[in-house]
Amino acid sequence: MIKKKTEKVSSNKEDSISKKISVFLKSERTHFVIGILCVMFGVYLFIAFLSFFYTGNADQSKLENLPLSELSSIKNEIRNWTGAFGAYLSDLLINQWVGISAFFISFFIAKVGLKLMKVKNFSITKSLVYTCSLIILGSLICGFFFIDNYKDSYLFLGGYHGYYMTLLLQANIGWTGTLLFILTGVLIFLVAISAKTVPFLRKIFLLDIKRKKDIEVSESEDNKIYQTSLENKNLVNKPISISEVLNSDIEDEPDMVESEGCTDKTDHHEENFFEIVPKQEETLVKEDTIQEDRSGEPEFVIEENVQEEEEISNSEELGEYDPTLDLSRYKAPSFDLLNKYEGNDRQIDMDEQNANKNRIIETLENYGIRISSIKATVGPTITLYEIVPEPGVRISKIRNLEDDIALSLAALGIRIIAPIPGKGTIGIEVPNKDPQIVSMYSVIASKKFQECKFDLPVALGKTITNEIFMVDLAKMPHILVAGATGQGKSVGLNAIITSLLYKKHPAQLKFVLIDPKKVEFNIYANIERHFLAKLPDGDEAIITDVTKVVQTLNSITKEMDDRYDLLKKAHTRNIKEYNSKFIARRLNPNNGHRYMPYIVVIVDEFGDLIMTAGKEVELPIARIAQLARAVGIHMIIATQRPSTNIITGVIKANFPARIAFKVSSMIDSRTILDCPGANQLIGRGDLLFSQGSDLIRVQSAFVDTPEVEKICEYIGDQESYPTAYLLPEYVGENGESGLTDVNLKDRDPMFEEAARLIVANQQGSTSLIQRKFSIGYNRAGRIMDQLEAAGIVGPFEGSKARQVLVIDDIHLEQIFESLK
Ligand SMILES: Nc1ncnc2c1ncn2[C@@H]1O[C@H](COP(=O)(O)OP(=O)(O)OP(=O)(O)O)[C@@H](O)[C@H]1O
Repeated sequence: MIKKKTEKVSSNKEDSISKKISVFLKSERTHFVIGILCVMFGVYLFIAFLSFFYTGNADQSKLENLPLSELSSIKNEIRNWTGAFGAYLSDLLINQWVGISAFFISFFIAKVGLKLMKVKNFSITKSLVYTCSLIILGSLICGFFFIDNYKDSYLFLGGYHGYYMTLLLQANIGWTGTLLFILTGVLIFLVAISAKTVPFLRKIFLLDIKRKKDIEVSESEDNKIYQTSLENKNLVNKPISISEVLNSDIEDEPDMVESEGCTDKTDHHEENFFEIVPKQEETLVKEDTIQEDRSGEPEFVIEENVQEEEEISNSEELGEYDPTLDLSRYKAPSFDLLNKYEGNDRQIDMDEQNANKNRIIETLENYGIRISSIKATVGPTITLYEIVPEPGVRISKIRNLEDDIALSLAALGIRIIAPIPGKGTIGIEVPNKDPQIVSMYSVIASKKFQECKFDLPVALGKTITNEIFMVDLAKMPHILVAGATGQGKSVGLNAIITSLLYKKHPAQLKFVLIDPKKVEFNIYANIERHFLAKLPDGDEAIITDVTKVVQTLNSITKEMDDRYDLLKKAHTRNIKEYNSKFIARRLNPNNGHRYMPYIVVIVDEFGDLIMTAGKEVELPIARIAQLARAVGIHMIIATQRPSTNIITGVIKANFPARIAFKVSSMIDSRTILDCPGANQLIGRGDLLFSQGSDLIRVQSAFVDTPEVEKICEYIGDQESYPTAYLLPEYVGENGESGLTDVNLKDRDPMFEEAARLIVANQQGSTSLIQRKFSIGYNRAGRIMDQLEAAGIVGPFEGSKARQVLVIDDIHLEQIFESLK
């Protein structure tokens, strides 16, 4: 017994030690320190190699045949600037191994260091492959061209590797063969590292003289060939297909439930017809059969403008502009980064279904309601019982029995839909005893998601009938998310972001992540240079500071205005038309035109923002929500407090699509959905989606933080843009205060009283005005803006109270006089 205990204690200890070690190894500071070590070692190697050119001759005889362990014995005789160890490494790597290509080793080590320090972002594997290729090729080239120097020089430029490779090749394919071999190697290497090599080589090989001449002539005659970036100048002759068609070779998974024979049409009740509709498993797509669809791009648009037609003919020569070209090797995350979650193929519990059915029928009968049929549709967490009452039964009677049915089934979260829109039945939703997790994997890998052609596909989860539920954010155009704490909001937001990350290329989509809680969106820091947008002077792309939020939102409104100007110049109505014209090279980048990625703004705790910044965030959010749809800017705002002072009329009017997780009261449900229902949900990702009058119950897909981390790491490790997408700088006419539209002639009737209160308390707080005068936050915020415009209080300072600029009543009265 004691032995067992000791074993347990020691295994616990080991566990905690290994956990500590893994935490230590994963810590950012550890990475940074290792990064510094790598950079320093790279620099050390570089200096050692450099010194080898001057001191190698003198040091060589001392190092000859000397084992590493005896290095210290000759330390005083060594002349290399980096001591005996540096001399030893230089001799080993340069002379005995790969010659002067060894310099690439020092560069690579330093580069890895910079990556660990998060100063430089690149893919280590790719860089390793390129470095190795460069070393091998470099050593071979030096060995080949300087083979004669090996006899009388202490420095072997190609190292032994270059020397012996040259001898081997020359013995087999001769001098000319070796030269051609090297040339081939160099060309293959150049093709591999840059997409520009192919057109460049084509030009050199003179395969396309005529076309080149034509282009030069047309360039000089009429400077109308629009090239989208300097880099793309070499893209002549390279029409780029921007859409990859999904492979039709998709395997359907067998319908699990049907094969298990779970359909039960037996009727245990004399008169009622009971049918169970089995869950329909979504077809999953095998990953290797899919090529990601990066297109989302619209087709060719015909314009009447004559000049434009002329431009099209030029564009044909240049090929279409490919926005993804800068990161042409970007690969969307693979499915295996997502967890599959066991137990999702469980069979339907027939006992539970029959028991529920009988209890529903009994309860209804107790109240004198007879039904003619009952059908059950089993979903992942909820079963929908659809009943058809006998003629003459009033629907309102059934509706009022919600609590009684809940009592008889001893279940929470019963919801009655009477009648189900579009069907002549009444629905009773009953939570399953054993709810299943809808894994993000099952949603992302589904055929429906993979084949979907939405511009901004958002997979929310599965409906009650087990169908994948997807929406196009581009059509929504903005979503309001609410739910009490711990009911699945954050997971839901992660599912939305994840589905977009799986479908879009970094060139096509940028996120603005606003996270006043400071903890939710940290996991996305890794993808800053791929998918995030930020202010030009913003240190962090994930915005947590309220002042920065106001600036960012204003900056987005500026981006929106800029985009509208571009749309107008291009005679287009929306981002799709604009981008398609740009891709067809019918818009000149020299006139300011650019490819526009979609921007999705996600605010995690909108309630916090409204409470601290009030109108300053509400106004730009409302403006963006009203106008930004056409220019591809979409918003998702989430809150745990769906009260009317947070979800104001303005916000509600502009966010037609709503997602409600479980909320604590019917009032909250009405605030978010305009009807009850969200208060009856069962939590853990159970949600109601509403757009217009439709209300759909969905089990949100579950994606855990480690899964999101893996996805972000996968994306973050790939080649990236140099910075995050930079939003335009916003400077309000009154500095950052954004008070341009405050009209002091039209002051609030409480203006003077509020000013006196603020000066007496020497505290510029909106909530003080709110409390003392029992007015709403919006009005108090408006008064505060007027006080600022009158010079009574200072500008907004985030969560701190504003500074009061007037010290006494005399000064205050003077201000009132001047305003009259
Ligand atoms: N779709 C889901 N499927 C299964 N479980 C879920 C799902 N969504 C959430 N959960 C469970 O509920 C817990 C809380 O979810 P989440 O963190 O998203 O809540 P929240 O509403 O964001 O809370 P808060 O507002 O406090 O951040 C999760 O840790 C998870 O265990």
